[in-house]
This record gives sequence, structure tokens and C-alpha cells, in this order.
Amino acid sequence: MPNHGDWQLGIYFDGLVGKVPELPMSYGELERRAEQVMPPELWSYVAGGAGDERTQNANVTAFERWGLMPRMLAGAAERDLSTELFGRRLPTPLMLAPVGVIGLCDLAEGRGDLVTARAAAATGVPMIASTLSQDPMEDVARELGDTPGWFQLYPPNDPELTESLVRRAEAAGYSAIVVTLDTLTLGWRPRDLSLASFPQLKGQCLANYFSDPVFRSRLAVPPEEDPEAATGHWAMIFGNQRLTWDDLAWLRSLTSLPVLLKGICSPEDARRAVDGGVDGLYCSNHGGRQANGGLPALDCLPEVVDAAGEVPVVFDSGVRGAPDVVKALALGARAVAVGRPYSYGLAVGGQAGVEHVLRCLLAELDLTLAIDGYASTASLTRGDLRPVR
Ligand SMILES: Cc1cc2nc3c(=O)[nH]c(=O)nc-3n(C[C@H](O)[C@H](O)[C@H](O)COP(=O)(O)O)c2cc1C
Ligand SMILES: O=C(O)C(=O)c1ccccc1
Repeated sequence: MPNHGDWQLGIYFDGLVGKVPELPMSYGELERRAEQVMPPELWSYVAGGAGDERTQNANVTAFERWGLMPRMLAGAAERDLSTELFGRRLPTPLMLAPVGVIGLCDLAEGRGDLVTARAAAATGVPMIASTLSQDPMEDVARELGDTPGWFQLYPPNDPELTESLVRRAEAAGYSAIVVTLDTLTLGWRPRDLSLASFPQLKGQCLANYFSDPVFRSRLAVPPEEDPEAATGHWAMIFGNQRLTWDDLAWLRSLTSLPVLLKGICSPEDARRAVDGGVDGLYCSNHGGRQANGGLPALDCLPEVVDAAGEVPVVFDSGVRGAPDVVKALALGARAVAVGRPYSYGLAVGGQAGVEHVLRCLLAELDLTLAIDGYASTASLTRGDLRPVR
């Protein structure tokens, strides 16, 4: 595992000495290349968001309102990017957010969950594996090796199936359960609606369901024989809009693994979650894909962090470069995840593309700390930021 400044090795020094990279060096270029290579339905699904995408765009521009104060002669010759979560030291504060169609972003084989897990293993960046994967969670976990994997749970409208998914995640070796609460039903997504395309309704990315004994027991015939009926059943049970805070104790009781709630943007919810015994909060608005017209997720982060007290907060939504990672950490996040950036990396360059996106983010993160005089990511505080006027 690289340490202290080694993040710049390779990508940065290659670029300085005349080795022109094949993969994009900016997010804008990455996005353009992804649009060129991805089938239109997949591109729309990944790139698109809720409504007119105001919240999705605001997630990105929210970062422009903060600037890091540079400090000179601060003794940051060696930087420590590590962070601690649930008693485990991670080499960097970066994580791979759960992306339900990541399987399909491997354009060649449709094995993107496995490929992403290999990229996680190669970089040490933990992967949060989605419930909606093309390959079963057990196969994804095997690819991760020693790199931590968390399982993201969409709690279905079938308690026994929920329990089964959690049991399987424990048995497969995932080290935390992330319960996503902002997607108990699918958002209003004009891009997908106008293409009349939704991958899961074509039976894609449902491997965790189709391989599950409880799910299978609900069907008259196995999914292999009648995938349409199995997909229809999935559509019936996917989300449980009737979940309330009263169900948290039950969710919590399903596992002794750390439990995080994803989609927490309000300080009141953060307090309820902490009072309910969760181990972590995940401040996110699903990359602006679920509800439009809300606050940028970054604007919610400080209040969620304050309400969380000692409970760690993971953040995502709108992170496009290393300065964004710095800002989210300074506002109190313990770890910061990206969704679309690595999805595009996968589409454009396979495993090497995911690794490239992560290594670029980490090299730039390390350099930003070096230049601005911060010896560690963990020591960043709100006082290091100023509002941009
Ligand atoms: C194509 C796509 C699929 C997603 N699928 C899931 C999912 O299965 N589970 C989940 O909790 N979040 C899912 N998300 C949300 C991400 O985990 C994350 O919150 C979001 O992508 C962060 O915003 P960003 O894309 O701006 O980095 C998905 C996001 C995208 C772009
Ligand atoms: O596309 C998504 O963001 C997602 O996570 C999802 C998947 C299935 C149903 C609803 C939302």
C-alpha cells in the first residue's frame, strides 16, 4: 500500500516526463469519453438525475462556495491520508459508492461489479457493493481480498428477504451494512422516462435477488425458467415505503456488523439514527437522482456532523475532484465516496479506468495537502475553509 506521497508515483511523474496518458486527466474529459462509449440508455441512466437535475448540478457547484486556506512552511513534507472507521485504519478517506448498474458499465462483459472489486483490491479503496448487482454479493466479496467491502442494502418489502440478504452479506465477509433510505421508491427521472428504459425492469442487476433462497421460495418457477415473472416479483418487493423510525430497532437487530444509514441529510434524522443505535451516518442525496429541488448534499453535511457527535459520517454527492474531497473532510466527513466518476472510469477504461480515476483523485489529494500545508486529512477542520465571496 503506498504511503506518504507515494500516491503521486506513476500517474503524476509519468505525466511530467513525457508519457502521455491514454485515460482522461480531467473529469470533464472523462465524462465526454464516457458519453461517447456508453450505450445511450446506460449513459442516460448513469448521468441523469431527478427532474431538471437542479439538485444534481447544485451538488457539484456547492463545492465552489468553499475554499481551503493555504498555509505556508507548515511541515507537510509527509502526508497521512489515512482515516479510521469502525476500529479499522483505512489507507485513504476515499470510498466507492454503491452503484446499482456498475455491472453494466463494464461494456465488454457486464461484469462490472467484479471488475470494480478488483480495482478496489488493487488500490485499497473500500467498495460499497450495491444490492443491485449483476453478480451475486458472494462473488463480488471474493474479488476484494483484504480490502474492506461494505454491503449496501435496499430493504425490500419482505422482512425475511431482508434478513436473508443481511445474513448472506455477513457470511460473505462484508464488514458493514449500509441501509439506503432515500430510494424506497424510484425518483422522477425524465431522461430514463423518455427512453422508456430502466435496467432492473429488464431483469438486469438482480443477481442478489435471483440467487436468494427466500426470494426464490416466493416464485412459482425459478428465475432461470421465467425471468420476467421473477423481475415482476422484484418490482413488487423492491422498496418498502412503509418503513419508519419504528423499524430501526429491527434493522439494527439483524446484524452485529456496523450499520450505517444512507440518505441522512437532516440533523433531526441524524439524531434519531444515533439514538437508535446506528454506527455510522451516510450523508447523501443519492447524487441528485431521487428528489429534485432539495439542498445540495454538501450544505447538509455540517449539521449532520454536529448532530452525529462521535458517530462517523460518510459523505457523497457531487464529488468530482480532490479539492471536493478536502472540503467534505474539513466539513466533518470521516470518509468521502464517489459514484459517477468511477462508473465513467469503468466504462472508458475497464479496471484500469477505475484505478486511474481513484489514483488521480488520491495523487491530487496528496498534492493539495502538500502545497497547502496540511500534514493529514484527519486534521482538516472547518476552520481551514473560508466561504468564497
Ligand atoms: C447509476 C447509479 C446507480 C446507483 N445505484 C445505487 C444503489 O444501488 N444503491 C445506493 O445506495 N446508491 C446508488 N446510487 C447512488 C450512489 O451511491 C451515490 O450516492 C451517488 O452516485 C453520489 O453522487 P455522485 O454520483 O455525484 O458521486 C447510484 C448512483 C448512480 C449514479
Ligand atoms: O438508480 C439508482 O440510483 C438506484 O439506486 C435505483 C435502483 C433501483 C430502483 C430505484 C433506484
